[in-house]
Amino acid sequence: MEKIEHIGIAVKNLKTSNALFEKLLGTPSYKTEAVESEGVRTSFFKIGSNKIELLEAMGKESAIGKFVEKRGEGIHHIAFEVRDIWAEIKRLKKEGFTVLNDAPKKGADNKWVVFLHPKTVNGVLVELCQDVAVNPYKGDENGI
Ligand SMILES: CC[C@H](C(=O)O)C(=O)SCCNC(=O)CCNC(=O)[C@H](O)C(C)(C)COP(=O)(O)OP(=O)(O)OC[C@H]1O[C@@H](n2cnc3c(N)ncnc32)[C@H](O)[C@@H]1OP(=O)(O)O
Ligand SMILES: [Co+2]
Repeated sequence: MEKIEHIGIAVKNLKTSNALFEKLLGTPSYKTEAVESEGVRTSFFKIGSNKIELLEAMGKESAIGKFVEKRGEGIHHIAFEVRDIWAEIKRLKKEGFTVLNDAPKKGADNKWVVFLHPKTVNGVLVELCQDVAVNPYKGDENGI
């Protein structure tokens, strides 16, 4: 693991929360991006070397939709930057963590991502992110 890549916060309304976090952080969102495969619209803020990701569900059935329905708005996940997402998948499976997706999937902000089940990380949903530029794996285990 290299560093915390972002903290994900589930919100009901991205426009309202964008304005709130702009007031809080004193800086505007630098990008909003929909991730259709996740049924989510995201908005990113950068504070120093840290990032906040706001997530609004595009539908009730999405992970964010279910989360907000069940728990309301709030911190949803912690994302860590990794240099080799396949190596980390293998390592963490060996360590007993449940990796939720067999292969990395395209996330927001030019990242390949996988998630670890919160039940195996003391109730915390963990996301691993690998920048597509750092190690642009071609969608299989052989990497670049
Ligand atoms: C990829 C785009 C973007 C990016 O950064 O690039 C994102 O971050 S997208 C973020 C949204 N996508 C995901 O979260 C994908 C991974 N999540 C999942 O696969 C599910 O949400 C899962 C498996 C964590 C939970 O789904 P499930 O259908 O099982 O929902 P339940 O409500 O039944 O939850 C089961 C159990 O887990 C607890 N739970 C659920 N979500 C969280 C959470 N965010 N943090 C901690 N715990 C969570 C939930 O409370 C249930 O526990 P229980 O004790 O049984 O109540
Ligand atoms: Co995220």
